[in-house]
Amino acid sequence: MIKAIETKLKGCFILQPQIFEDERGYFYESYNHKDFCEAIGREVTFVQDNQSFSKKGVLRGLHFQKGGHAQAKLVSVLQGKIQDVVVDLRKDSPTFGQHLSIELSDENKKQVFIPRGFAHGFLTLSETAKVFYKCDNYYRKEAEEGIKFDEAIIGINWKINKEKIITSEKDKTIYSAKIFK
Ligand SMILES: Cc1cn([C@H]2C[C@H](O)[C@@H](COP(=O)(O)OP(=O)(O)O[C@H]3O[C@H](C)C(=O)[C@H](O)[C@H]3O)O2)c(=O)[nH]c1=O
Repeated sequence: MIKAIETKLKGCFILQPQIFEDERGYFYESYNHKDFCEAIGREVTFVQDNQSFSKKGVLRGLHFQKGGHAQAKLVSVLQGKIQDVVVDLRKDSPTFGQHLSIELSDENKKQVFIPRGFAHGFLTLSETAKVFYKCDNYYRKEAEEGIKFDEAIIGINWKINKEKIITSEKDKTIYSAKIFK
C-alpha cells in the first residue's frame, strides 16, 4: 500500500509507503509497481536504479537530461536526511521555473516522484546520507544539463549556509540561465 499526494507541480507526487512495525523493527514495500502506478494514476516503467552516498553539506545537482533522454525519478533515502529539490522545466507548464523542496529521510520514509522535464538535486543534511532513486530512462552523459544550485531565478532556500555547501567541480561551473530564455 502506498499513499500519493500530488504537489503544486503537476505530475510530481510525494509518496508515503505503509510501514509495518513490530517489536523486531519494521517492514515496508519500498516499491510495488502495481500500487505505485495506481497511486500516481499513470504507467511508469523504471529501467535504472541509482545510489549515491554523501557527507553532510554535499549538494548534488541540479541536474536533468535533455529531450528524449529525460528521466522520471522515484527518490528515497536509505540512510540519513536530505533536502530534496525539484524544478519544473516543462516549457508549457503553468509552474515553469517553480521549485519544490522536501525533506526526505530514513525516518519519514517519504519518496518523491519526479516526472520527466524536471531538474533534480539534493543537499545532505545528516552526517551522511545514502540516496536511492529509480529512473525511467538510461543515463546519457552527453544529454546532461544542469542549473546552478544558487541560481537566483529559481531562488532555492537551501538549509545549510552556502559557504558550507560542497559541490562537484562540474556543479560549480554549471551555466543555467540559458534554460530560462
Ligand atoms: C548520474 C549517473 C552518473 N554516472 C557516473 C558519471 C560520473 O563518473 C559519476 C558521478 O556522476 P555525477 O557526479 O553526475 O553524480 P551526481 O552529482 O550524483 O549526479 C546526480 O545528481 C542528481 C541528484 C540527479 O538526480 C542525477 O540523477 C544525477 O545527475 O557517475 C553514471 O555512470 N550513471 C549515472 O546515471
